[in-house]
Amino acid sequence: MNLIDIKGVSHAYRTPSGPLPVLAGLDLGVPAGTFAAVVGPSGCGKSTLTRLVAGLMIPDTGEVRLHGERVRSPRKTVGMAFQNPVLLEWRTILDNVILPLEIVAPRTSRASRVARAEELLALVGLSGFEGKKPSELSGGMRQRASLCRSIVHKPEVLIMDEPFGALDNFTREDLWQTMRDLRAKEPFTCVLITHDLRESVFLGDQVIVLSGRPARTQRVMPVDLPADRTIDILYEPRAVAMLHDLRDEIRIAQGREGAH
Ligand SMILES: Nc1ncnc2c1ncn2[C@@H]1O[C@H](COP(=O)(O)OP(=O)(O)OP(=O)(O)O)[C@@H](O)[C@H]1O
Repeated sequence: MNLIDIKGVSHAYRTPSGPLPVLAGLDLGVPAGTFAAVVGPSGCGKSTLTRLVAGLMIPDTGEVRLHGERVRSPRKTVGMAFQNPVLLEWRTILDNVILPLEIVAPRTSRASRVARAEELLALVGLSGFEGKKPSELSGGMRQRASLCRSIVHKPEVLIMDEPFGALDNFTREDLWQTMRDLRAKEPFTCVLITHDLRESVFLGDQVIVLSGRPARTQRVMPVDLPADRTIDILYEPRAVAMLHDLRDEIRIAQGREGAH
């Protein structure tokens, strides 16, 4: 069974100038422990999709299910990661990572929270930086710390909305490999919203292409590459073919079929 199941979801925002349809027939199935990368034209409704999965809004029609259970209210068991990691400057990196545990598991001991945070920080290469303040770290390091914070409480689902969008190319590729290593050590289920097709192929087990607004599921592309993939795989013919295919899908989604 899929951990996340979205079927026939349609939604329109009420605006002063009338309803704005954003989703029209969205389907998405994400098996437990896998990554779904969602791509689509700007403004097509990708962030709206994340709000639906997190239970922050209920669609006009269609169903959103987690573990087969209808999502009707905000879920504590969904972790979120965004483009600009909002780390609290008055807390150390360690205490920033611990924060979700203080909220969802207030009865656990400080020692066990520290151990959990230290374990994750070591996995992403931040051992030795636990006592630093966020401003003492580079953008890439802050994003690593923010990743740790988003999974420290072992959420059922991690939603990432353009998490690496603000980073330079090399740092971004480093972070992709960090994600791959994190997944190998502690599997989690993830919906990743991205504008970067290479990122979608590198991190996704499937890539879902949304059509232009109002968005429907235009294409589901399984990514059949080994789990221990390295960046080099993106230059291999099978990955290049997928990237071309996705590029074409995005052109269709933008209504520019045949354009180059
Ligand atoms: N609360 C809201 N009320 C009214 N309109 C909204 C609301 N939230 C989003 N919209 C509109 O709905 C459309 C889809 O927004 P959404 O943020 O989901 O798109 P997106 O695909 O994430 O965009 P981008 O790719 O630019 O990040 C946009 O036109 C946006 O202006």
